[in-house]
Amino acid sequence: MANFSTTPSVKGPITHVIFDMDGLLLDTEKFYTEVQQIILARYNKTFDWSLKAKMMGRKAIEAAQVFVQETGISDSLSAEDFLVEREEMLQHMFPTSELLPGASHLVRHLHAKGIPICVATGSHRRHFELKTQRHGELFSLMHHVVLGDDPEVKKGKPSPDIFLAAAGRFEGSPVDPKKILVFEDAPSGVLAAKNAGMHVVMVPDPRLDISHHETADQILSSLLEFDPVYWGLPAFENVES
Ligand SMILES: O=P(O)(O)OC[C@H](O)CO
Ligand SMILES: [Mg+2]
Repeated sequence: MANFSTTPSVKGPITHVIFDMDGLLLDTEKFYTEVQQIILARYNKTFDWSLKAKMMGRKAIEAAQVFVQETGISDSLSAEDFLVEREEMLQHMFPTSELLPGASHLVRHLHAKGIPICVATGSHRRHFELKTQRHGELFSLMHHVVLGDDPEVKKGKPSPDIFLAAAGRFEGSPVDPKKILVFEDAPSGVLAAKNAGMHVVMVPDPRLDISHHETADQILSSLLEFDPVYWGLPAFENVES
């Protein structure tokens, strides 16, 4: 990871941007954490951030398999049954999803400057629609959205599938992956972006172990800290978020 404590040099130039959704644009990771804590408590186990790190960003069934196997409850609860139980609680939480700080400002800025932007999320369509119910106008600024249940996404993050599919749906000739900047919060997502040959800015939850920061090109504590100029993107015209 680069050191950003000194005067930054310009990287890029970046021409296209891909946003992760859960935990990056939307404050939805807390819902998964809460529900998984409730389910594990029934087995007298606690949910911690090392397990969270292994699950976040992945497709639902892939995360579910990690959950039941890593916690040793797979004989009592299958991955499929875990998803059914989790769903009952999540579907009431998702419509309350809120944007994370700086998300709206950054998306609107890049769109206004004509930078092609899109979303690549492990969420499947039904969850995407519940989570974005109150944010339709902002998500309409995206050129496209690639979801975890898209036929082109054979494997979830950390496989590069979703980012390669997202890159391939921009207009014009194929985009050089080195000119694409991905924003991610999850270790699996950062790896997926690097596996796709792209640059990645990580905005990790502070409870995530810092060993997960190593792979990213830049670490920010919030999207509010992002400086587009560093990546050769158009500068903000004001400092409001
Ligand atoms: O972080 P995302 O947007 O890829 O979503 C992945 C899961 O739905 C939640 O971890
Ligand atoms: Mg995420």
